[in-house]
Amino acid sequence: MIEFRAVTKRFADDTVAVEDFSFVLPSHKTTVLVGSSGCGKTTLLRMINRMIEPTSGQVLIDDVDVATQDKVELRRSIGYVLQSSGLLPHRKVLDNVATVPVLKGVPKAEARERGLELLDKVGLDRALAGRYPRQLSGGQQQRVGVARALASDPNILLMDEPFGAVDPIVRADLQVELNRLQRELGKTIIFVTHDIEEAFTLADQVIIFKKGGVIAQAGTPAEILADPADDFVASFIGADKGGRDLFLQQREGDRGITLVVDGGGRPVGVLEPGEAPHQPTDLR
Ligand SMILES: Nc1ncnc2c1ncn2[C@@H]1O[C@H](COP(=O)(O)OP(=O)(O)OP(=O)(O)O)[C@@H](O)[C@H]1O
Repeated sequence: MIEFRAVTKRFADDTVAVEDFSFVLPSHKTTVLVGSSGCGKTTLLRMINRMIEPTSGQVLIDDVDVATQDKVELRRSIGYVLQSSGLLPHRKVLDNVATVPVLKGVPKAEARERGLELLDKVGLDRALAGRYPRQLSGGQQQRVGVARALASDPNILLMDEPFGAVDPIVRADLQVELNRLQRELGKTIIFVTHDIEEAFTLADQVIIFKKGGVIAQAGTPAEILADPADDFVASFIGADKGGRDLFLQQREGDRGITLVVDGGGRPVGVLEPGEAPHQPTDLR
């Protein structure tokens, strides 16, 4: 569990990126932070692994304040995936994946063997292990980035717009793959994106931000889709443009469970008992 306690970040030029932010991010779930540019998502993410220090407040991982932990150890214990993949250009794919375990003292042969297994896990052919990053496509580079972040078997994975620079088809593939991996691994994933569709595809929990790290709404995709908190959220998720045609459907034989379905009848989520909003059917 990651807890932000009254966290504020004011940069040297007096920009307040995050103000008095408190929230708990559950373990073994994917929480997606979404919002327009400059609302403080990256700042929040980087305060978890101390790449940015809060001006005031605390960030706790399993009740331990990260400020009390050794920075280097903390960073090596948390996976981090960036939009630019962040791979070392002069190192081959397998060496990139094995870097952190080797730094942590794992024998090289063992780290490389585990690296090959990780390539399998993220859907990359082992034949690519000996290539340099520039010899891979953008989507393949991002897969290597994910493999590298998983190499030290971290409990927490921070992902900052990891699929932002690849084309929509590859992006959709990577999203499917990440969901599959997460079902298998159950990491605590914090994922930053501008893209609300991506957020709904990946998240157990979505936090939609306004500027200054202010939460516009937090909830499961189904809760947000079914009951946008205000006009800002409705506009952000496209509900105001009639872009989303969502309906509630009572599931037979399952008293209290309500499905949220789109205009084509495809389920997009489930509302737990007691969560159903007041509007009975048309949720536009
Ligand atoms: N080092 C810095 N010095 C001054 N201001 C900064 C610094 N880093 C970020 N900011 C400002 O803090 C605010 C939040 O930035 P942040 O990068 O967290 O937003 P974001 O939501 O991740 O944006 P984006 O989606 O564009 O990456 C912005 O106004 C940004 O300009």
